[in-house]
Amino acid sequence: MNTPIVSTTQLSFQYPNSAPIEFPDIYIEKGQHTLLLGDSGSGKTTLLNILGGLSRPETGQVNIYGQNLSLLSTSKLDQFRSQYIGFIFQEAHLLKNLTLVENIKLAQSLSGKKVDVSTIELILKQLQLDQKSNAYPNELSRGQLQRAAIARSIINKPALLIADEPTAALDDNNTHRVLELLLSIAETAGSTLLITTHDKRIKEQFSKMYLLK
Ligand SMILES: Nc1ncnc2c1ncn2[C@@H]1O[C@H](COP(=O)(O)OP(=O)(O)OP(=O)(O)O)[C@@H](O)[C@H]1O
Repeated sequence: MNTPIVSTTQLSFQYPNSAPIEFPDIYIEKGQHTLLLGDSGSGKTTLLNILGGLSRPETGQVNIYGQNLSLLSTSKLDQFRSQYIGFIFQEAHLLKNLTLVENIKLAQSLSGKKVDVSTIELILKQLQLDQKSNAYPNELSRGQLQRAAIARSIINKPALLIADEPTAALDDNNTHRVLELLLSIAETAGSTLLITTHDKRIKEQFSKMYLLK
């Protein structure tokens, strides 16, 4: 049997002075692009943060690509994350004093990999950003910034690619385009995509779905 990309058991999380949030067990195999669907406040972002090792659960266990995250020290967890997990945040979070290509080179070198300019060029071309590689973040449009965030998240070919509400505030046409782009770029990199949404329009393209209540 292949090692699952994500496998969790009995996860829960508790914010101070709040009732605990309990999550369904998640099991995702390679290539099973997955949707986390739930209303506002149901815990989607909280769960993504736990799966990505950005916060530790109150109870339960997370395994990413066979690694139990709770067994890793904070510094080992940082290293593991940069090698195996890509995040696409709603804000691009690029360093403003570096050009687009420099930002992506940095993401590559932080994961311990050698900078590989030909891979960077290929990904920028696939995302129609090749004309903008020497532009600074404040010289990019919002759509270009969103694609830049995608380029940076995928550069290390992460086993798991996580996106929190990537289609929030997009109309039907753009929702469709961004999803197609994410799915095709995940396929090319061999990454398994996990996205959250409260947008019930986008169920079709995903092979797996979890509903948070
Ligand atoms: N830092 C925090 N302190 C206390 N409670 C929090 C904190 N962050 C989130 N919560 C609460 O935890 C619950 C889950 O929040 P979360 O952001 O995970 O939901 P979500 O499903 O991602 O929502 P949305 O779709 O609106 O982004 C909510 O009730 C929220 O109010």
